[in-house]
Amino acid sequence: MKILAAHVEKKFRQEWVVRSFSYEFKSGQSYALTGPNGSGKSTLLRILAQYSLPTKGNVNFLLEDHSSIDSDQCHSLVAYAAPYVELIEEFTLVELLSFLIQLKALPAQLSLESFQKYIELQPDKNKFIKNYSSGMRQKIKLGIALLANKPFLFFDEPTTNLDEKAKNWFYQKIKEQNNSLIIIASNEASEINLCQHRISILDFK
Ligand SMILES: Nc1ncnc2c1ncn2[C@@H]1O[C@H](COP(=O)(O)OP(=O)(O)OP(=O)(O)O)[C@@H](O)[C@H]1O
Repeated sequence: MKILAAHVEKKFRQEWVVRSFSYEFKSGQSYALTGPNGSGKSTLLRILAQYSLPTKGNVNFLLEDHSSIDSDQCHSLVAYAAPYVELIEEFTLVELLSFLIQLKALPAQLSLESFQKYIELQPDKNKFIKNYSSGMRQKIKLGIALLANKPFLFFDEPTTNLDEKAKNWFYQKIKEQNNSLIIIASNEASEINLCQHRISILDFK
C-alpha cells in the first residue's frame, strides 16, 4: 500500500503552514518528518493520516495496483500516537482495552496480560488512566498503536516523557515493524535515525 500526497497546502487564517507538499510513502518503509518548532510537522502528519483536510491538494491511500482506498475505510487503516491525542482518562486500563477491542482498534484476542507483557509495564489495572504517570500513559498509547495491526503507523514525538529504558523499548518495537508504513514527526536524532527516509518540511515552504 501507499500514501500519495499531491500538492498539499494548509492555511490557518492568513498563515500558510504547509506549502506544496508532494510525496509518495510506501509500505515497509519508514519516514521521519523533521523541521523546527512550529514548522507544521504535526499539521502535516494529521493531514497525511487523513485526520484533517488540507486547504488545497489531496492525500490518497492506494493499493498496490494504484487504486484508491475509499475514504470511509481510511480511518480503519491508521494507528496514530501523539502527546496531544489523549486516552480516555476516566477508564481503567482494563476498560480502555476492552473499549478499543470493541471498536476494532485492537485485536479481539488481546488480553490485559499480553498487553502488559508487550509494553513491559504492569500498571495497576484498577487505576484510572488519568492517575498513571505521563510516561506510563505515553507508553500505553504507543503500545496501543503498535499492537493495532494497522498498515499505516503515525507517531508524533513518540518518546516524549519516556525514560531511557522505555525509549529503547520503542526503538526495538519500531525495528520489528517490517511491513508497516511508518511516519514519525520529530526533531529527536534518535527518532529520526530509526527511519529510512528523512523529509524536511522546510523543503516544502
Ligand atoms: N488549529 C490551528 N489553528 C490555528 N493555527 C494552528 C492550528 N494548528 C496549528 N497551528 C499553527 O500552525 C503552525 C504549525 O504548527 P504545528 O503544530 O504543525 O508545528 P510543529 O512543527 O509540529 O511544531 P512543534 O515542533 O512545536 O510540535 C504553528 O504556527 C501553529 O500555531
